[in-house]
Amino acid sequence: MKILVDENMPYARELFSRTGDVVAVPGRPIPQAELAEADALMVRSVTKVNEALLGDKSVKFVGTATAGTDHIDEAFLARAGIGFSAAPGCNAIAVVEYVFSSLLLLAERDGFQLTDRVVGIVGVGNVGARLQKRLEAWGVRTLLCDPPRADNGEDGPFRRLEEVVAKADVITFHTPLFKEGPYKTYHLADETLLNALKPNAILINACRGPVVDNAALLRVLGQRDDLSVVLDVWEPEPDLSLPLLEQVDIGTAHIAGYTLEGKARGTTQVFEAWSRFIGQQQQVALDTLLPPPEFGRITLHGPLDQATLKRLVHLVYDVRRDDAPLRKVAAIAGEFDRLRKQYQERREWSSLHVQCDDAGAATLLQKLGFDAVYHAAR
Ligand SMILES: NC(=O)C1=CN([C@@H]2O[C@H](COP(=O)(O)OP(=O)(O)OC[C@H]3O[C@@H](n4cnc5c(N)ncnc54)[C@H](O)[C@@H]3O)[C@@H](O)[C@H]2O)C=CC1
Ligand SMILES: O=C(O)C(=O)[C@H](O)COP(=O)(O)O
Repeated sequence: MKILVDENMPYARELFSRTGDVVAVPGRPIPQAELAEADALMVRSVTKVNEALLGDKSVKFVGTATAGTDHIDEAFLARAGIGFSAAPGCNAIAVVEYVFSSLLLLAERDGFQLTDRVVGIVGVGNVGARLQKRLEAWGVRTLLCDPPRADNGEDGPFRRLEEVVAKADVITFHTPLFKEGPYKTYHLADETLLNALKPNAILINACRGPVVDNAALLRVLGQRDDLSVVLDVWEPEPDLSLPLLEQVDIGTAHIAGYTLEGKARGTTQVFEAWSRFIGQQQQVALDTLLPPPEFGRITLHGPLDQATLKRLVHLVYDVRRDDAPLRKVAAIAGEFDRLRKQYQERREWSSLHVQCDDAGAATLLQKLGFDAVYHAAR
């Protein structure tokens, strides 16, 4: 069995070679010659999987080690009888931690407490729901917008987008990219929405570039210097708008989901789906793959305030480490993808063991996702 895997998929060779011969290939573009005899194809978001790619090929299964699936023509795969699996939720924690790092940075720069701000979350799925939970644990009020879940009768409470825009100090997008249909998200943040943002609002897009109309955003930023903007995703990628990058407060190369844990979960989820597909079901425990984290443990004295939380968060991941390199190389062809391919290891907050002598701090840090314990001071 020949299994093609994207070269940017940690642990893929190790896992998939249990079931066949593995060939690692670049994802943008996939070398046509390698596809010829392939039985399975494991991709990331940069590979468009459709009839043009696979129509005349022998591939019987496609896996994408990603949460988003807008790069996959699922209708074609179903028509062609090709098995398919994505990796829902694999990197949701990473995106939440990216958003927190960005908010803590802006809060320090502009001198505000997150607890004095209302955060609107648009798209309350794997990312949005985890973000809500952690923000509320920290005492931040959230407003939720998720029309598909609202129409399904699920508990929110869910609000209309217009209400969220009118009331939220921060609006953060975590929807799939739907180009059409009843829940279309293409240019959900259009010029009208952007102009309606509250004074001094913060806009965050860490889902898909075209959910925010980037040309409109650039125009609006030309007229509104009160807004702060965090963009991890761009319209288009990899050839993002350089003038827009100059205007945004934080700009990164579509890496919000790039913790080692998030990527490894993506690989294990599609591997498990593939193993089921071929009738050789296998399960993989993540901790058998991951190396020990860079920072083992730390002691925290006293209660937890925002400045201390920021220091802890940024011990594990500080979004500035991804903003600066993008600004340096964005104008050079190929560098957006190179930054992503040669991504420096990043871990989740759970990799940091925090020993607290304040019980409240320990409980709060646990709720926020750190590996925290309480030990009374002697
Ligand atoms: N920047 C990055 O590295 C990453 C980006 N993503 C992107 O973020 C998206 C969200 O990720 P997850 O939360 O894991 O996906 P998910 O599928 O678990 O959640 C998406 C939520 O959006 C809601 N939704 C759909 N249409 C909507 C609309 N018109 N308005 C408001 N809400 C709507 C859905 O009902 C669902 O609850 C993914 O589809 C992917 O495109 C995901 C992971 C990493
Ligand atoms: O999971 C998703 O959806 C994402 O956006 C991924 O984090 C993007 O990473 P690549 O698949 O482009 O490496």
